[in-house]
Amino acid sequence: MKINQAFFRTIWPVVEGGAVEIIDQTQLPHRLHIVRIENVEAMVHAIKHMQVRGAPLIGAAAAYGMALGIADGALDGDVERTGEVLLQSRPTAVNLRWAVQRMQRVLLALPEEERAVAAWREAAVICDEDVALNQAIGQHGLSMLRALASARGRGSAAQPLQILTHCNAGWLATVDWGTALAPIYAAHEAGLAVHVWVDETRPRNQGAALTAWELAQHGVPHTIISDNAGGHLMQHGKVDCVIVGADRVTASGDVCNKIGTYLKALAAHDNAVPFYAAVPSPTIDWSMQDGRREIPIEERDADEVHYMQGVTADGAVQRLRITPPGSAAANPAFDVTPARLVTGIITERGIASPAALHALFHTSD
Ligand SMILES: CSC[C@H]1O[C@H](OP(=O)(O)O)[C@H](O)[C@@H]1O
Repeated sequence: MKINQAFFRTIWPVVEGGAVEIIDQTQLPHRLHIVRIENVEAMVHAIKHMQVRGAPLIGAAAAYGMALGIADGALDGDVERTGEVLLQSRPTAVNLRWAVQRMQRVLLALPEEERAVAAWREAAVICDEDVALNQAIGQHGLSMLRALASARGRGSAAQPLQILTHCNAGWLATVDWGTALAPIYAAHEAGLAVHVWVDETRPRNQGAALTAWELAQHGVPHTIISDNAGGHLMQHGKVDCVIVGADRVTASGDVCNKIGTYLKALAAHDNAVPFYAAVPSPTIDWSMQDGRREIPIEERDADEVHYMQGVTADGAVQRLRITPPGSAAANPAFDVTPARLVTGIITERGIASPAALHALFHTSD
């Protein structure tokens, strides 16, 4: 997508080879900082510390991590060990395991001398596929938004369609285009007027810091709200639908996403507001049925609750403590919305109810 009118992806191989560059998302929205990643350890650090984050982008980053690892060794054991090291970075987004296992399948089927070229090629294919999947999600989501706007008499500049989103599932969470924001970008470009309520998304503030920044760069009208405001807005008819991303969706349609998503789904259900998850197929874990019981929920550092990052009046980015020194903090990073609260799952193949998700991907030809 565009940053100051220049096209960017979130991750790209350097021209001379042997390294990748990323947008360091811990510095946004105050600073656009590009970081060069030259080895697996640096890629693990980038994923673990959320310099790159978002399920599809974590998958793409892991794929390039596997390519970087070949420089350290191309034997079967090396390929297996590199995958294990990358899998330790974050536990919840299934895209990480999906990408590592796909890269290992490709590489272990080749002679060692062919593995370096194949690894960089397959990582690039994974990135290009991600962009295409997200563009398709955007188009299917746009069809839904058009129908919703027509049913509610909205979609004009005077009466834009009101969409609430949680966390950041925009182009920054993917290689490009995003998932939950893809239909919003598609609507904006198609002239369907939308307004986005952007949950700040404590404690890392992906909404306030990343989603708002993306939407502003693209000229999409939006309003940042506290995480606790969404239910009130839904009660007062100010939200036409909710669209979120996902880090893992089970075969039954349970949706694991950023902490707080479940509470928005409860409020949406209570107010008859349609609740959608935008999900490319690498985010679907067909091996799992019960998300609440089976999906590993990442517990992140309590300091993410204790501290906030911001910019001072003179432009210095600073980290400030907002809690009393003696207080403990808990920081589960995700929660699971049960399928019964999900109206539809927007995929690259179309929109399915949770109950119809399996058939969308497994109908016999
Ligand atoms: C398009 S997946 C985005 C998904 O990932 C985010 O988590 P994190 O920022 O911790 O990587 C969040 O759950 C988003 O919905």
